[in-house]
Amino acid sequence: MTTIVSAEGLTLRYGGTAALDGVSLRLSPGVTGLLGPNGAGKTSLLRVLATAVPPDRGAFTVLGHDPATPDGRLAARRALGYLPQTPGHHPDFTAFEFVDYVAILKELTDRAARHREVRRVLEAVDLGEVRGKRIKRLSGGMRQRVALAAALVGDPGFLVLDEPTVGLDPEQRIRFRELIAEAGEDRTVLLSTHQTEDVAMLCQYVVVLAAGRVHFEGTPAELTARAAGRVWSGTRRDPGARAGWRTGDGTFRNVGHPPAGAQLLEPTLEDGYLLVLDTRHDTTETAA
Ligand SMILES: Nc1ncnc2c1ncn2[C@@H]1O[C@H](COP(=O)(O)OP(=O)(O)OP(=O)(O)O)[C@@H](O)[C@H]1O
Repeated sequence: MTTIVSAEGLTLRYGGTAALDGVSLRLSPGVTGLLGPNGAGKTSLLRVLATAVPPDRGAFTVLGHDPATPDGRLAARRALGYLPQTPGHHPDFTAFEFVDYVAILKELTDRAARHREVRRVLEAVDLGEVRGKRIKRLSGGMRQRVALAAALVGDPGFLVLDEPTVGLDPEQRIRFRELIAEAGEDRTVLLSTHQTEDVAMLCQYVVVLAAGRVHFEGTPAELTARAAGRVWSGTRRDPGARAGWRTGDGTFRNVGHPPAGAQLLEPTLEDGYLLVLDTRHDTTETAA
């Protein structure tokens, strides 16, 4: 499989906190979901891979370019698009002006070609019609699509998306899911999210990060399989459950260590994620 991004031993410290503690991974074309609890280091990893901050230790390449060198950094930046957690829109800019501004920062110097590219990416995210509207007048979902359009400028081979569906209503989230899937058809996309459902629906690969370390790397099916035989139905929250709750039909769904003879249920990716996090203090898990 083609490796588009390759990282070895990435470490990033903020004072006494290791936001990243020796992260190694390979990313291939398609959509990779990055899951992890709050403070796991997801944003830190995305910032490093998007070349917004250099790692303290470790190395990585984006489409063969090494951002540790000035020429490599420029080439890597041209090869990637980044949608940060807080996109930093200027509310008084129109959608067109904002994306054009990002295109200027990406050094698209020919004005006519740049404007064509800005129109192309705005149309790709269904915002062609509202490109003249000020960003402050757009809905949250539209603003996120403006940010996605900005990340798509120059048709980058590697797309870094930091929680792009936060705060969107279900319809907008599904629309965004379609756009991410489309982008991942011919690109490598790294999608940080808290939505296990988005990962199950959208991603070909998944990485689970906790306390700055990779705890799982594999396919969504492999992550789901971690919970095989570990989810059961009962009439109460079982003492052996890592989590358990009363469901809509009045029975309890328990995840953890089932008692003998328990009535097992089909696991979900969320169950697998929960159990991978549960073991994070004693082992580092990687799907073979
Ligand atoms: N600028 C900073 N200064 C100091 N500490 C920071 C800074 N940015 C992140 N950290 C710390 O680094 C660790 C990882 O943070 P990071 O934002 O990368 O996690 P995350 O997985 O993206 O979290 P969330 O899901 O809440 O967005 C946390 O302990 C956080 O407090």
